[in-house]
Amino acid sequence: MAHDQSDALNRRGLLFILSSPSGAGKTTISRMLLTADEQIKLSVSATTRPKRPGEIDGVDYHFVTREKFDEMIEKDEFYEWAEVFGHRYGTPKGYIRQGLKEGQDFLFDIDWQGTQQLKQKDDQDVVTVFILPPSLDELRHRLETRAQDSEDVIDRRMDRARGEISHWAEYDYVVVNDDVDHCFVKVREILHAERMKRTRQTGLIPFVRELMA
Ligand SMILES: Nc1ncnc2c1ncn2[C@@H]1O[C@H](COP(=O)(O)OP(=O)(O)OP(=O)(O)O)[C@@H](O)[C@H]1O
Ligand SMILES: Nc1nc2c(ncn2[C@@H]2O[C@H](COP(=O)(O)O)[C@@H](O)[C@H]2O)c(=O)[nH]1
Repeated sequence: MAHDQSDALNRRGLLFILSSPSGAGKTTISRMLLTADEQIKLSVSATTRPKRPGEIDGVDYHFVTREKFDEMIEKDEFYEWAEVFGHRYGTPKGYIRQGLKEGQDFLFDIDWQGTQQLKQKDDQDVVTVFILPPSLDELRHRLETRAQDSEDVIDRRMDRARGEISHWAEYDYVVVNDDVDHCFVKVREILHAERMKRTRQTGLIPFVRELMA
């Protein structure tokens, strides 16, 4: 079981989901959270999309062929999967399943389709956060300055952004990523507050148990 900072309470692991239109900053915020918070681990997705410069296989994604991905679908090895920008992305079960049993918190950088699937499977332990860019112009600017996609791919990401944003109301929390440090603090506060929710506690420390007896 996971413990809060004071080690006073026991609780189940959280599935903490960050979604946003491509380029709004969820990878940036995810990395900040993973660096700052030792209690949460990244759920590393499998994808058929090519590796970007600087990405590491097994750290950012498990980069697999389309054949391998389809084999994993057939073997029921995904919690969820979706097709995004012509490539397949999915959350492998193995690693997550064991961790959740042990009370480990997991961070998911997945789209609205994956979020809906995870919520259907485990609504109780899923916490969803939608990150919005301050404007569509700024979103395009970020995709351009990231300089990892062609103009054509950026156009497709911008087209898809409108559809992605239309799902914002399905999320528990919405945060605008204007200043990245402010956005990070807000997301971290959500995580901390969610960990302390009474409904997540599975055990009481001895003196409270005695008081209640
Ligand atoms: N608040 C911010 N202000 C300015 N630039 C930002 C901000 N947040 C992130 N960025 C930059 O915007 C670009 C896109 O960010 P990032 O890759 O984190 O987006 P993403 O939502 O994960 O995109 P994708 O879904 O395509 O992976 C990066 O170059 C990042 O450094
Ligand atoms: N449903 C899922 N969506 C995922 C998963 N991993 C990533 N994603 C989403 O795909 C897009 C594009 O990501 P990029 O890294 O190629 O820019 C983005 O919205 C991710 O959140 C997953 O396992 N399942």
